Parts: sequence; C-alpha cells; structure tokens
Amino acid sequence: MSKLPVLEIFGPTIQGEGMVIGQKTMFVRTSGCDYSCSWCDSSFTWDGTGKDDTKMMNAEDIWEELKGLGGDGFSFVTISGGNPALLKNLNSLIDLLKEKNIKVCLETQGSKWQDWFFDIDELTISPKPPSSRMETDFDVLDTIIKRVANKNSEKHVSLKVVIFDDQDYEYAKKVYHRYPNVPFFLQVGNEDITTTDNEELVRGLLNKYEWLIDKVIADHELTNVKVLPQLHTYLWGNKRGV
Ligand SMILES: C[S@@+](CC[C@H](N)C(=O)[O-])C[C@H]1O[C@@H](n2cnc3c(N)ncnc32)[C@H](O)[C@@H]1O
Ligand SMILES: Nc1nc2[nH]cc(C(=O)O)c2c(=O)[nH]1
Ligand code: SF4
Ligand SMILES: [Mg+2]
Repeated sequence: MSKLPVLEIFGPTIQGEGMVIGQKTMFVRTSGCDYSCSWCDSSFTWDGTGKDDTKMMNAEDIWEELKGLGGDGFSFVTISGGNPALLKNLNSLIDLLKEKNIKVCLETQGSKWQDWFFDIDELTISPKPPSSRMETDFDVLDTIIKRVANKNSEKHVSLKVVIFDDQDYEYAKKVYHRYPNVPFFLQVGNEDITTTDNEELVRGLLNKYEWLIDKVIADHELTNVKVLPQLHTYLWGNKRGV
C-alpha cells in the first residue's frame, strides 16, 4: 500500500478557518510544500524543522491513529499541510475515509491539480497574496477553478485569501472578480506566529479583524464575501496541534 508523509495527526478540535469554521474535526497534516510563504504558520512542514516528526504512513495507519485519538467521536477529517495537493496517492486516504462515512475537508493553495479534488466534500483553495512573496500562477488556478466548478453539487469549494495589508486586499479583489461564482472568504493574517503572549496576540488580531471588516463594509465591490478570523488563534494562540 502506498505511503504518505504525515507530520501530525490531531483532534478532535474545531476547524478554525473558512467555510466550515466551527466544525468539529480531526486534522491530518502532510509534509512538504511547493511554496514558502513569508508568514507561513506551518513552516515546520517544509523548512526542515519538522523532518524528524514526519512519518511515512499508509491510509490504514492514519485511520488507526485517528481512531486512537478520536474514538467514535468524529465524523469529519480535515487534511492540510504543507500542500497535500503534492501527493498523488492521497486518494488512498480519501477513499478510506469515505468508506468509513467520514466527511473530508482539504486545504490547498491552488498551485497543483489532483483528480481526487473531485472527492473532497469541503475543498478550500487559498491563493497567496503579495505579502507572502509567492506568485500566483493564474493559468493553473483558472484550470483548477474551471474543473471544480463542475463538481457534484453536494461537494463544496471555496476561495480563501489571507490579508495582511492593503496590497493583499487589492489582490483579494482581483481574485474575487476573476471567480465570481465561487464562495469567497477573507481571513485575518497572523503577523506574529511565534509569540506565546496570547493576550497580546489576540488584542492585535482583533484590531486586525476590525480593520479588515471596516474595509469590506466601506467597499462597494466586495459584496458577497465572508470576513473571518483564524478562530483557533484567538482560542489557543500559536500552539501547535490544536
Ligand atoms: C498552513 S496552510 C496549509 C494548506 C495550504 N498550503 C495553503 O496554504 O492553503 C493552511 C491555511 O493557513 C493559512 N495561513 C498560513 N499562515 C497564516 C498566517 N500567518 N495567518 C493567517 N493564515 C495563515 C494559509 O493561507 C492557508 O489558508
Ligand atoms: N483548529 C485549526 N483549524 C485550522 N484550519 C486550518 C488549519 C491549518 O493549519 O491548515 C487549522 C489548524 O491548524 N487548526
Ligand atoms: S502554501 Fe500554505 S503551507 Fe505552503 S508555505 Fe504557504 S501557507 Fe505555508
Ligand atoms: Mg494552521
């Protein structure tokens, strides 16, 4: 059976981001990313610091670990990374989860296509704004969005852009106008991904959230959007595995 590079498995927790925010879920975080965003809060998946924690696991191993942590108390699994879309053989895990009647959510940045995108119940595509210092390949993103637009209507897709500054906001508007039929989320960027001072972190994040909401309220172009915090950071700060 084919193996997958897994950096961490955790939960049950709540999905802190995007279209299913608040959803009780388990997490599977894969290793490796084709990007290196300047503010990545999961850089241990790609900068070498998480190498010793990465285990090669097959789908059954992952399922056993999920059951060990969550028992019968979950029906939803979120796959994130790194970029899980680097893994062609991730379909082995997605198929097994489906067999077990588990809903599958997946987070990716929209830089790579995989055919198993069609099988994800809640697919979040999160193209990266200028502050990340990554460059969006809009040809690739166009192709991905065009393909998933024809997904079975019980499967959902959304776009989520993280915002740190005015330039990011302009980028988000461009993405919004380019894909007008895809549910669109703006997410507050966390500028301090290392602090352990949660009170100060939350104060800063709340200010940033208000700043972003004020911009959207005043904006006559961004009408059908949802503005969200990264909820888990308001609860648990920069802690890993929550
Ligand atoms: C760690 S990434 C992994 C999945 C995939 N590589 C991606 O970027 O979509 C998961 C989500 O966290 C967001 N994220 C990463 N660092 C962040 C930060 N400092 N503040 C807010 N969101 C962040 C990403 O934009 C993405 O939407
Ligand atoms: N609770 C919680 N929600 C999340 N939503 C997206 C996450 C991610 O790192 O991809 C994440 C995470 O790490 N924790
Ligand atoms: S694409 Fe996602 S995992 Fe990769 S560096 Fe950017 S935020 Fe981090
Ligand atoms: Mg995270």
